[in-house]
Amino acid sequence: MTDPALQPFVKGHGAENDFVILPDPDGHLTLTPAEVVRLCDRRTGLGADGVLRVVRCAADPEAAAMREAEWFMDYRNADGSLGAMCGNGLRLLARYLVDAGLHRPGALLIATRAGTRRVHVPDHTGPVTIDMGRPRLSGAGGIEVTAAGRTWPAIQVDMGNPHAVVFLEDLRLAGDLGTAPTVTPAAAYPHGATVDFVVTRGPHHLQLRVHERGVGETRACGTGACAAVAAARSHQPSPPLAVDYTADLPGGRLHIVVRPSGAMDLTGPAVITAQGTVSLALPSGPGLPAGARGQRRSEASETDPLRRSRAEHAQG
Ligand SMILES: N[C@H](CCC[C@H](N)C(=O)O)C(=O)O
Repeated sequence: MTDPALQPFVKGHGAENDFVILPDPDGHLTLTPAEVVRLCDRRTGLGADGVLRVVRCAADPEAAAMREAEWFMDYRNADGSLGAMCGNGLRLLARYLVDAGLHRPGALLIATRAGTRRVHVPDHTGPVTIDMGRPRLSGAGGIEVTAAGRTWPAIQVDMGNPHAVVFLEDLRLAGDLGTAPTVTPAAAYPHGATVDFVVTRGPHHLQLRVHERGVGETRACGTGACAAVAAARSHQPSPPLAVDYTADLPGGRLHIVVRPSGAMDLTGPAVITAQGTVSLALPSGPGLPAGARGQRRSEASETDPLRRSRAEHAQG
């Protein structure tokens, strides 16, 4: 008897920030936090930094109002929490839509919890570009990040998801990032933060390590690279426009162009590595801690703090 929980999947990465894509065009899949945690587990699941459920906007209550796009990226972090926006993941999702014949190469509009993003997929192998929109800097002072027993001032940047950007002399000073850095005041990030540790290698060349909210240290972070460029430019009285920044991360190189409007174009790899079917059934019994089955998506969406911040986002 075939497993009724068998679900087609596609696996891939953007600069080694890896994701499981779950095609769900008609919105039949109810994905619980526990199922996401299991899928992302690098021993008992497929292993990934996150899950991207891809569904037609018209078939998902969260995206039904985003009529300008056909597809919605329902992004989940490895800890099962909802994610608003993911630069590396969105490039990979666009690559999947083109490769699967669900969209022709060229420009695509894809809906996310942080709004609709325009993605350009030139072909089936080359780099993919996303219009990431404009970074929002809070200008609030007094933000600090503590890691490996050291504390640094940080710059608060919103790329549709929250970032705290720290500039330091040597990326090794951040320690092993096995535990999440502490960001203070906590009130500045009511739903948590991704922390970007940055070293300047040249006027338009940054090197980063990133500890992601809901994941841990990842090999790359697209929104993090953009946040780092925005923070670096905030140090300059009149930063140049239409200039190409290079961001080097452990998993690869990303390019960011700041357009005259201040919006950023993020370009980088999007590589599909596998496809198949995966069982979403969770094992019962002693191996699973009590209550770990998580909430149904509808419950999780009501209680997940990101949903509230998404509503705040929607208000601009
Ligand atoms: N890897 C993503 C960022 C994920 C941030 C996410 N973990 C959050 O909760 O905001 C990227 O490439 O932009």
